[in-house]
Amino acid sequence: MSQLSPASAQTALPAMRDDQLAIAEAIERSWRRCMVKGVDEQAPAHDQIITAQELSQRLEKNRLLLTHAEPEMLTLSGQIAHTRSLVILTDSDGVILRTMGEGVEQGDIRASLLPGASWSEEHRGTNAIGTALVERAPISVQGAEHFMAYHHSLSCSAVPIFAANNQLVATLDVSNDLNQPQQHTLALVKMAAQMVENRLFHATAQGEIGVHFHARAEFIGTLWEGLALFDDDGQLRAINRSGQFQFGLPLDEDVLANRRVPFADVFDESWAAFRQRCQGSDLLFPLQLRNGARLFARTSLQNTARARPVVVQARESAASLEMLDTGDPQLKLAISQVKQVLNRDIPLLVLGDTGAGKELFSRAIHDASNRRERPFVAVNCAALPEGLIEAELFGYEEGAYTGAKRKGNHGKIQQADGGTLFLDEIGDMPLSLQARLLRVLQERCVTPLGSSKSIPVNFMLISATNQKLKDKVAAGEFRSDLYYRINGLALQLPALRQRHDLQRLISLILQVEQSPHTEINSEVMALFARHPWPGNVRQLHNVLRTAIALADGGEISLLHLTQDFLEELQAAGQAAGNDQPPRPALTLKAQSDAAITAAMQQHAGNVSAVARQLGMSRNTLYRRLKALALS
Ligand SMILES: Nc1ncnc2c1ncn2[C@@H]1O[C@H](COP(=O)(O)OP(=O)(O)OP(=O)(O)O)[C@@H](O)[C@H]1O
Repeated sequence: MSQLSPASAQTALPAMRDDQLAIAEAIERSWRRCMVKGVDEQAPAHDQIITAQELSQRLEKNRLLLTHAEPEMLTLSGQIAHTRSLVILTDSDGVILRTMGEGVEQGDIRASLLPGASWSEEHRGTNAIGTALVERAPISVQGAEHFMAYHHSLSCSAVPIFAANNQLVATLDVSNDLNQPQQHTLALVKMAAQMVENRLFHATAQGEIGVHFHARAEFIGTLWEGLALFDDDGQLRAINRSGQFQFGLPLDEDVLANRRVPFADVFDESWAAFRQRCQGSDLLFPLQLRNGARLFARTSLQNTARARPVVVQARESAASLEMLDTGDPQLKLAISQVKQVLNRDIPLLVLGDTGAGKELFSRAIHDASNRRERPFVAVNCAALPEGLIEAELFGYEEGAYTGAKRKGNHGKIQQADGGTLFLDEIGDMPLSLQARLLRVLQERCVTPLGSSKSIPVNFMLISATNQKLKDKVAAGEFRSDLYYRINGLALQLPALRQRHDLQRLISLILQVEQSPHTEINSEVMALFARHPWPGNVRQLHNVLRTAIALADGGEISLLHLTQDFLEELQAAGQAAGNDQPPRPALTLKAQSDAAITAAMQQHAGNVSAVARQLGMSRNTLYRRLKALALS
């Protein structure tokens, strides 16, 4: 076990060194590397794209990563929807695996931001993805900081993602045109990358007893807690990166490879005494490292990865039908209708605006059904590339199509056998596929591409859409026979602005975010109550998640809302005109700027004191001060 450093054990917050300075130095190092290697500054933007076959091999190799990254990419893409950005996931070589969002406008660069394009530093010079991979650190590269002239119109922020053994497995990046708003982008990418890393850790790490720890009690249960998993005998089996940082372990090697690390090598206590002390309790207790540093800790019982059933799920179910029933009458009606028809083989059609919670609701239905032990397989009919959707749904036989896995593949329909098939955005399914889907639903059999054998399947069908399917039927864009086949019972979810349970919904979200005690001040609550929420519950969830992080465990106030959301609130207030209560004399952004300026004066420019008073992190404060030109 390497020497534990008391300094790093005191905190898991980023080192005190200024982020901006570290980034500038990293960019300089990268430029030197590019010059030494003779990277061509004028190379065209799209000359490093791998073949479709190589891409499908890489997608296959990174299946676990994709499963855990996609939900977080979706959330991130929602958080920054106003910036016309592209959210990008690459593998460890910098090859793009998946993108989400609108993306940049320039044609040439667009082509180089498609799956299969390489953004390694060797191929594309200094850029956020390639440089984050070499530096093994988050980085934001703006405009002319890019080595190649072609990329000077881009703004990119990338964060490396590590597997449990400290192996660098991916980067998560957000790229957009330089003229789009960039505030908070790197911070949001960091949060999303951390979520992916945590998901990967939980999916792969083994160990029976989890010790969650941090030098600051309020960080336990958050994204940044240290987590060490021990087996029954007190041997360390896995530790996340925050934990390694706190222990002072190296972050660039597999710290547990060929090494036994007993509990007492790390903590100043025997395993037996520790077990005795924390038995049966999930309360926080003090714990001391061997080097004397004091921590807070909590224990949990883990399911080992081996014991977990392999279930094809894009993300874990977050709520039961009972939890979702937060008091809104229309939602209550939908829930009681579901309960009446549950387990009767009636296809359900869930209707509602985007972000209203259709998928969450559908997962809760699956969990309430007698199919809950079987897979819930979600297919987003709008997100699948047209050429792949057939293979994804119906599967394919060995060698059936170029780039296919040699052994063939079960389609989603077959994977859902015994469980639930969730067809999201069904209104976007191409007409040609609608006919094949109808046949599967009628015959309850699926025939993989390139096969003549049909395979019986049995699943509960839940479809969802935010479109007016009846209008699509009338316009000839959706088959009427399929419409009636999927619509055994239609369940309408209310838009957030129509709901009467905002307060309880917020409490539920705070609970989901493991921050049940976070307070929201009355000014913010009043603004929330009259906002029309175009992005529905997804938007509310994103706003709260970001605010919880920015508030650092304190009360959420205007200061913890992002600038773009403040602008959206302001614009919605203005659009609502006279029916709205009088608007504040200052804009919301101006109010929060004024609070920062006043606090800076009060504390004579002491940034730490101001950050403490306003309940925001120093990094956020630095960014805001920079925008205000006060630093
Ligand atoms: N009742 C709820 N409680 C907590 N969070 C919720 C709730 N409903 C929705 N959400 C949040 O909103 C997000 C979006 O929900 P979901 O994916 O179910 O919406 P959707 O209607 O299927 O959206 P889309 O039409 O865009 O596919 C969820 O990931 C979750 O963050």
